Amino acid sequence: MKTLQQIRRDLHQIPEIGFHEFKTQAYLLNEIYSMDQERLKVVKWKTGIVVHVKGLAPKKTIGWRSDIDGLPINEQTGFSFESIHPGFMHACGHDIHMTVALGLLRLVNQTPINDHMVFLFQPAEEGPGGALPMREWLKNQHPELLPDVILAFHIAPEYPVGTIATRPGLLFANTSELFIDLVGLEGHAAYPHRTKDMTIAAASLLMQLQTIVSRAINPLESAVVTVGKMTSGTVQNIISGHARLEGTIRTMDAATMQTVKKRIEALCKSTEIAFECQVKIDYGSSYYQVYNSEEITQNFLSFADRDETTNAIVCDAAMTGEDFGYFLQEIPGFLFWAGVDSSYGLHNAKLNPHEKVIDYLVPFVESYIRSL
Ligand SMILES: CC(=O)N[C@@H](CCC[C@H](N)C(=O)O)C(=O)O
Repeated sequence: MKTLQQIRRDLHQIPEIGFHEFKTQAYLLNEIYSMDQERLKVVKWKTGIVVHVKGLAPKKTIGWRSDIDGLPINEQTGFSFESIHPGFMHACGHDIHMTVALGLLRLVNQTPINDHMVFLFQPAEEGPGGALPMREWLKNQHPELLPDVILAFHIAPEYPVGTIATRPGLLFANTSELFIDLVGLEGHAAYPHRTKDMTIAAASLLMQLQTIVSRAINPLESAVVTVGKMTSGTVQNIISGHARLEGTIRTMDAATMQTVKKRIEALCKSTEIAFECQVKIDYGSSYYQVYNSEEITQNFLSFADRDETTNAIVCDAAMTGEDFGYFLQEIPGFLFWAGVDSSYGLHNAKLNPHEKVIDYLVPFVESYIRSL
C-alpha cells in the first residue's frame, strides 16, 4: 500500500486543468479500487468520482468533498517530484486535498463509522466550475448519494500545520470571471492614423477598471476587480487590432456584483466610442459565495478547540472563490482552512505546502466525523 506522502507526490506530478483530469481520475480510481470494496460504491461523473461508504447503523450521510484540478502555472519549486506536465502545477493545494480525502476514505473503510459517508472528488474548481453541475447530476441521477451534511477544507499557506481556521456564516466571496475582447484595426506601426490601436484601448480600459472599486462601491462594502492577464498584438512594428483582458470579480454580496458589472459595461461602451472599436464582455463562470452553516461550524470550532493537536482560529471572510459554495447553498456544512506553513501563497509557482499537514489532518478529521 502506498504511503499518503507518496500519493501526494504522485498526484503533484500530474496536474490537469478543469474537466481534463483524466490521469488524476485514473490514479484516484486505482487507489480506490485497491481498497476493500465490500462497503464501497464507486460512480464516475465526467472526470470526477463519487465514493459511497456504507455505514454500520446510518442515520445520515456525511459528505467530504475534494477538488482535483490543477492550474496553468509553470512550477518553480525545484521539488524532486515536480510537475511532469509543463505549464501546469498543483499551485492551489488540490494534491493535498485529494490525498487527505483518500486517507480519510481508507480509515472509514477499514473501521466503518455509523453513518454513511460520500466522498466527492470534484473536477474543475479553478474553472469553469464542477460543483454546480456535479450537484445537479447527483440530485437528478443519484439522489441516494446526496449527503445530508457536507464538509471540505482548503490549505492555508499563512498558518502553521495544526492550525485550522474558519467562521460561521460568510467565508468566501461571490465570484465572476471576466473576459473582455477589444477589436479595432491593425496596421503598420508607422501609420497609426490608419489603425485603431487596441493596445492603447485596452490599457486605457484597464486603468478605468481600477476606478470601479475606488469610486463606484460603497467603501463599507467590499469588491475586487483583478485583471490577471492582458494580451495584445503580435510583433513590435504592427499596431495591434485585437486585445484581450482576462480577470475576475469578487464581491461579498450579490447586489454589489451587479453594480460592478454595470460599471464594467458602461466603461466598455465608452471605450468603444473613444477608440472606435468593438468591445465584447464574457463573464465566464461565476461561483456562489461560501456560506458556512452557523451551528455546525460553531460545533466544529468547539471540537477543534478541545483537540490537543489543533489550534482553532475564527478567521475573517476572504475574497477567495470556491465553487464548494454551490454545495453549501443546498446542503448544510462548512469549509475550513488548514495551515500548511508555506513561504509562498496560493497560485504561486513556488507554493510549498508542508506535507505533515496530511498526517495531522486525516486523524483529526476522522475523529471529528466520528463525533457527529
Ligand atoms: C481557492 C481558490 O483559489 N479559488 C479560486 C477560484 C476561481 C474561480 C474563477 N475561476 C475565477 O477566477 O473567478 C480563486 O481564484 O479564488
